[in-house]
Amino acid sequence: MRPQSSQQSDRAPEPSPALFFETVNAYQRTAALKAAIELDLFTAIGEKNETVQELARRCDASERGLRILCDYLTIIGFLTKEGDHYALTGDSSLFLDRRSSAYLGSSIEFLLSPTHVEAFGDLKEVVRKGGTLMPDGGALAPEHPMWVRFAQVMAPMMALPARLLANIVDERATDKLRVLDIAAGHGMFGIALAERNPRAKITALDWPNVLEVARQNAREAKIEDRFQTIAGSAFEVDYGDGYDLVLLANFLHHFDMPACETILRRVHAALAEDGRVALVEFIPDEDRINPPIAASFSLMMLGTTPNGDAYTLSQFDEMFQRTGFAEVELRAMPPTFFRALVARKR
Ligand SMILES: C[S@@+](CC[C@H](N)C(=O)[O-])C[C@H]1O[C@@H](n2cnc3c(N)ncnc32)[C@H](O)[C@@H]1O
Repeated sequence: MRPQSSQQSDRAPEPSPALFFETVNAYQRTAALKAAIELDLFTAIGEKNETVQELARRCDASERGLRILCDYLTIIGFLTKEGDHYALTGDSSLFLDRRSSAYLGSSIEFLLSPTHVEAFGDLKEVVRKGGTLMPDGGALAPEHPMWVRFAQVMAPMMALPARLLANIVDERATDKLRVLDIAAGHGMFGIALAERNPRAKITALDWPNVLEVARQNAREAKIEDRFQTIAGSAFEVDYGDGYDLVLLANFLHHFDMPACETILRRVHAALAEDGRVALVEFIPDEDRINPPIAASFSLMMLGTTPNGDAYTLSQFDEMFQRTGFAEVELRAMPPTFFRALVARKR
């Protein structure tokens, strides 16, 4: 007879209601993180206010409330606790202490905006319909104000992916580079290229209200003399031609495959003969369930767009083939959850 412990490990785990309980209450997890960001709790702990009493003073909140919030944040992994002292984890220190240059706290103004949260208010009906219940195409309505907010508050989250992409597509950073950044938003992807390479010239395309934010970022990065804009829909405006590089960062996932191909055909025509297109996307594996963050992004598109999706590499390959591109290269972008796809015109 085998020992008890090995018999146990061969068996399927005992059924448990834990996942149900945790998932049903997951809105509290969101609420706890939001409250901590709004109370500036992570900054307060980073400043060495480590006990409930110190934090209550610094955050202008009750001791009872802070004790329960800090314990909860410790349980879910945002803090550590030693005796009655709390401390930041490495991630919290980098991303949630307001004094960090990689601070992500302001992104909740987009990610938890009423527009976004309400899009998931009746997911059953969204699933029945197969697309967003938001009016006028949801996030795709022309000049939707949510994109101005996105451009204002998501730039810090995109600064690292933007630098990583610049390394991938312009390693030497010395060659002449005419870049079209489609759906530029905050403009960080084009700006990162221009900051590295003094011979890079950027044309950012987006809705006019969003481009105001991108122009401001270009001014702050001191590259405004190499930064132009094209205002309007990427399906309608004239892109111009002769670009060495076209960027499509976090744009194609909003559309169905035929619409993506319309954009890719327009991009193909706008590129110089040896030009390339670079996509930054959530790209799940072929099983569509891994890696979890990229694969879960399909649900975001279900709730907020009529037909958007997180496309797999084979789906992108198909789209590139049908629109005349060659030599598609997939690149990981660690430590971010994005992947880059670079395809040549010929
Ligand atoms: C998710 S953001 C991506 C911004 C940036 N490229 C990034 O990766 O962070 C999507 C952008 O697409 C823009 N957009 C949506 N529909 C568009 C259209 N038809 N033409 C041009 N831009 C559009 C939005 O204004 C927004 O800036």
